[in-house]
Amino acid sequence: MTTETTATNSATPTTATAKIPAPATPYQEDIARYWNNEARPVNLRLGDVDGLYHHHYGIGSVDHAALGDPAHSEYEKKLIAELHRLESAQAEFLLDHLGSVGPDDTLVDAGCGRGGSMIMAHQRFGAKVEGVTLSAAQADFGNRRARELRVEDHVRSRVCNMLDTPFDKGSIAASWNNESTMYVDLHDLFAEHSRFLKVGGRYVTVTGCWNPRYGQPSKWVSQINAHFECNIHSRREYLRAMADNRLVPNAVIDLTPQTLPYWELRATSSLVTGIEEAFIESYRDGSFQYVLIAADRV
Ligand SMILES: C[S@@+](CC[C@H](N)C(=O)[O-])C[C@H]1O[C@@H](n2cnc3c(N)ncnc32)[C@H](O)[C@@H]1O
Ligand SMILES: CC(C)=CCC/C(C)=C/COP(=O)(O)OP(=O)(O)O
Ligand SMILES: [Mg+2]
Repeated sequence: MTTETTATNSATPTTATAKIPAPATPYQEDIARYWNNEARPVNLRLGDVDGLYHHHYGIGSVDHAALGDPAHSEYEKKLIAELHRLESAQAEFLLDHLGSVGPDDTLVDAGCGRGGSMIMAHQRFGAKVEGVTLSAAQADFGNRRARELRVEDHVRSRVCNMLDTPFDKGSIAASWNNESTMYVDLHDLFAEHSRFLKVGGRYVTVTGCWNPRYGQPSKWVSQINAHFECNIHSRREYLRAMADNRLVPNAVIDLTPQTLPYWELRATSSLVTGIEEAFIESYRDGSFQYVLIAADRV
């Protein structure tokens, strides 16, 4: 496989020979390794449905009529399509909160995974979309999909630490983290978004956070952290770190009731990974919440 991963800190990386930057910390090296080796069927088989590969979860009601009879030979295929539809609905909901974006704008996907959300954003707004991930395998995958769709001039992934990006100060119209904030310190993260966003620009995250109302992270939250080698933050921490970095929330939406049907359906599928119980139980006992936070850069 040839690689056109734009793996450099330059603002205009284009060559296959570009060097992949060294991870900033041993932890980031672990996370890069994790995602370089990831190939779970629950992600690849869903992405194969229409070529949009996601590493986030779904929202919305399950269409039981579309699923049909569980005894039918086509049921598993329909179930996979349904899980994928709910994951794409989640990305659409995130994009709904980016504000007014036009074709001349540049967007940043921080922690872009295999790039499904980036392609959706370009298709919706016509904008240029820059993605950063720690994983060279993911960046290669995303750039290959962009080439296949002939949008490589507008959709580009690179290996880069989201806490230290090459984007110029005030150059970005809108940016987001889709289930990628639990790998970084939130103050460092929001300082970086705040630096490259234009004043009046928009930041959006969809994330899982522990609920301060519960007290401390529950055993389920600890299990999710161990499963993904991540560090889930509390809802309170998000709002405090945004306030400290000129990001003023204009929407905080609790998506927990909307994501539970996805998990309940996924738990019945052949693609289970073993983490379904932790998500379902923590959402049900109130210790964990799935939220969207949109904020204005002021
Ligand atoms: C759960 S995946 C989410 C992928 C994508 N946002 C999506 O919705 O499909 C987490 C992503 O965060 C990225 N990530 C974690 N820490 C990062 C960092 N410090 N800099 C850049 N990317 C990071 C990983 O490489 C991975 O692509
Ligand atoms: C909401 C929280 C806490 C998310 C943690 C980050 C994460 C691993 C998201 C999903 O990735 P994935 O799509 O690769 O996971 P899976 O294989 O479980 O579908
Ligand atoms: Mg997944």
